[in-house]
Amino acid sequence: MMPLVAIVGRPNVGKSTLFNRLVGRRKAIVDDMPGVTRDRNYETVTRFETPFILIDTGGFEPVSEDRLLQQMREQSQLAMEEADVIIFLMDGRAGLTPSDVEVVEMLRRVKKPVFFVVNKVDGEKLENEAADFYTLGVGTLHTISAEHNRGVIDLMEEVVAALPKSSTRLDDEDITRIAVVGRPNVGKSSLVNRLLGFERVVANPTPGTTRDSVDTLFACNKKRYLLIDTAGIRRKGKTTQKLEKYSVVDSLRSIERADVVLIVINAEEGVTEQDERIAGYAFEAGKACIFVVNKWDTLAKDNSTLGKFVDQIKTEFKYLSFAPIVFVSAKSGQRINRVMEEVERVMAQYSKRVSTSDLNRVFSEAVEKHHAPLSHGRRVKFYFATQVGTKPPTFVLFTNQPEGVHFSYERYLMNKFREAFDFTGSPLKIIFRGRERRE
Ligand SMILES: Nc1nc2c(ncn2[C@@H]2O[C@H](COP(=O)(O)OP(=O)(O)OP(=O)(O)O)[C@@H](O)[C@H]2O)c(=O)[nH]1
Ligand SMILES: Nc1nc2c(ncn2[C@@H]2O[C@H](COP(=O)(O)OP(=O)(O)OP(=O)(O)O)[C@@H](O)[C@H]2O)c(=O)[nH]1
Repeated sequence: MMPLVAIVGRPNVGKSTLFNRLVGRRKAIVDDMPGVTRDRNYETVTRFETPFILIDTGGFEPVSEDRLLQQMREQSQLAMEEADVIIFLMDGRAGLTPSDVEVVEMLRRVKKPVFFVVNKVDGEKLENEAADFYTLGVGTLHTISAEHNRGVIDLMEEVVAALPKSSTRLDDEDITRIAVVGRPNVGKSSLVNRLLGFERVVANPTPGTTRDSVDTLFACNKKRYLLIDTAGIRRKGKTTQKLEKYSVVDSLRSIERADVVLIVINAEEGVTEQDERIAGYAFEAGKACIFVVNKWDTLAKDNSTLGKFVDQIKTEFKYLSFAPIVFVSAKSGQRINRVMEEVERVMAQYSKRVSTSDLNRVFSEAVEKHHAPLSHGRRVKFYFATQVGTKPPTFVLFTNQPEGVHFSYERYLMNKFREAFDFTGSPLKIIFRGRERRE
């Protein structure tokens, strides 16, 4: 996998500007307003000798100086764990700030290459103004202007030289990839904003802007998550037929890359045909699914409202009967934290391994209790079970008649595994395989 470079720094120091310069695109969300880049964006940079993945860790609201510091600590922590090389960006115009000093202290202890960079040094005569920053005592200090492309290439040559030859970071088993899918207007972008923990001023992309697929990395409860194609979700003004059509294709693409799929349903509309198609696809692809019924605030509720909804979902999506259902309001924030709780729970199951001995104990008990129906007049015998994979947990069951196991029996075994090993919210996969008879 490609190595990872993270840009860290206070709001408004120019992280997005540098990010965009390196990625080679223009983005609407660079703004003078601090905190305006609220994404941690991932993008691949291929124009230097070694390709790498760049993360813009920007994006928090500086509520207060204390809160800012805390957020910067978290952001830097994430970058330190995640990245192979860190670019710590400071603002040459604003001068050295206390939070810079504190973060530098943190970064000093990191056993990874860290580049300390003063941005907004737009010309020679400003070099002197960066003098303050030398008091940090960090050794080499780079001065650049991201906006005017000054010193950026020199910096990047050193950054690229510091990259490890190969890295496995993004393969990390412990990043959970989440796709948020659903019909237009169900509240996907509102939900995404809630999950990321803030309201967002959505920039209107200028007409003709190419669509960027941007994933957003975030941390929740000490775990790391990647929200897939957040730019696509948040893209606004896609009201024309053509673009709506895109959104289904976009959803399918996001599902391909996901571990967990949040299927967002509008409480006002109930389940629609498009929801069924998308859910069917996610199920076929073996993804973990969670139903998120949004706009729960709009319903006049009585005792049976929730039950009816659950029934409808269970009926329409029989094959996904194990998938959790969460009722939320992205608008008010009601029960939004339940979404991430379910993601965490389901993901633990989705990536779980059970021991071969436990598996075989449960397997033989299940077979004892209910024998498999005859196939072509012959008994179906089972020998042995083994888990061959995760995401989804996949089991190979050895039998004398791999083609002869009835669908209902497969479901029976699956339910036994579900109960015994707490796979209550995860899809499972069973493969029947013939075994050479040893005589
Ligand atoms: N003069 C000057 N201005 C710059 C330079 N780089 C960025 N800026 C300006 O600084 C402001 C903030 O830039 P951003 O790239 O949005 O900053 P950021 O660090 O991503 O900010 P957050 O989104 O708040 O985290 C914008 O108005 C940029 O135009 C530079 O090299 N020189
Ligand atoms: N009452 C209520 N309105 C909501 C809720 N969530 C979203 N909305 C509103 O529903 C509309 C659509 O929300 P978006 O988040 O833009 O929906 P989306 O699924 O991203 O829409 P597309 O971009 O068209 O795919 C907006 O007017 C939101 O304010 C909710 O929980 N309750």
